[in-house]
Amino acid sequence: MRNAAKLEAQIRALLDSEQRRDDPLYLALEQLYRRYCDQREQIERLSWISDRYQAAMLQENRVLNARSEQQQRRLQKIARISDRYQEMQRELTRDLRTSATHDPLTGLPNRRLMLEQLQAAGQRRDTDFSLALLDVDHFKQINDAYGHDIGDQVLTRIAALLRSQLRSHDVCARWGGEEFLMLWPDLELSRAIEVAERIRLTMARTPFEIQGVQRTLTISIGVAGYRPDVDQDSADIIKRADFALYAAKRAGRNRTIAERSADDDLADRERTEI
Ligand SMILES: Nc1nc2c(ncn2[C@@H]2O[C@H](COP(=O)(O)OP(=O)(O)OP(=O)(O)O)[C@@H](O)[C@H]2O)c(=O)[nH]1
Repeated sequence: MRNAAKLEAQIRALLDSEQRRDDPLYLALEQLYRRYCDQREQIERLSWISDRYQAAMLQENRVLNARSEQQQRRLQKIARISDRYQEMQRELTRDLRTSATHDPLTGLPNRRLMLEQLQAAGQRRDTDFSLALLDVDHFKQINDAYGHDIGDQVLTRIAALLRSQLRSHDVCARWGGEEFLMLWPDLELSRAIEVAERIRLTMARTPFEIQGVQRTLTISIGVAGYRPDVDQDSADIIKRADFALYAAKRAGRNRTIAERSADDDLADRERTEI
């Protein structure tokens, strides 16, 4: 580059020199030099244009990259929002299902869920299962003595105690006011009576502190076992547990009474007929 500049300076000096004007090669050299200057100018212009073009391309690339990054950030944000939305939907569905199937006071399954479970148990006709209907004795006295709110708290504690007596696959539902229904899968009637008795005794021996006073409560229980031969639907076995509970109340409360079997009824009738 330095050589080219030196050569150019020499040529200019030659062309500027007055003595060389008459030289036969002067004109040719001058034309050659002018042509060289034009070409150099063209090359400079071309490289300027190329530089500008490259700079513009670079800038455009930067803008495109920035836009693409922004777009990616937006998409990630939308994906996060959509994930959160879906999670909320799932939670909402779970909450809706829970509130439709559980009792808000005690958190126990409600009547509807119990009926679903009973239907499922009935459909598996090969299994032995039993039911127990439990009713708190003289619960009205608690409400009358301490008010409805304390009554609610006592019901919640009773529910917790009942739940603590269950195996993981048993179900205890709040059946109505102070009435609970237990479903014991794979438990035939004789074993169910033993379990019901254990629960009844646990309740009778567990004091509840109500406004600083230790009080025990008792429950009456009616137990019934599934009879695949006669039970058309869940209403049949519930009805038998209900009759048994009624009998337990009539017999003085704080006791477990099992349903009467068809054989018992027959024996009774025969006794009456004699
Ligand atoms: N605090 C409260 N009380 C309730 C609830 N549901 C029902 N009860 C009360 O439970 C009581 C049931 O009274 P009764 O049907 O006369 O029966 P009981 O006093 O338990 O007597 P027996 O069942 O015959 O032993 C009533 O006072 C109802 O108000 C509830 O969700 N909260």
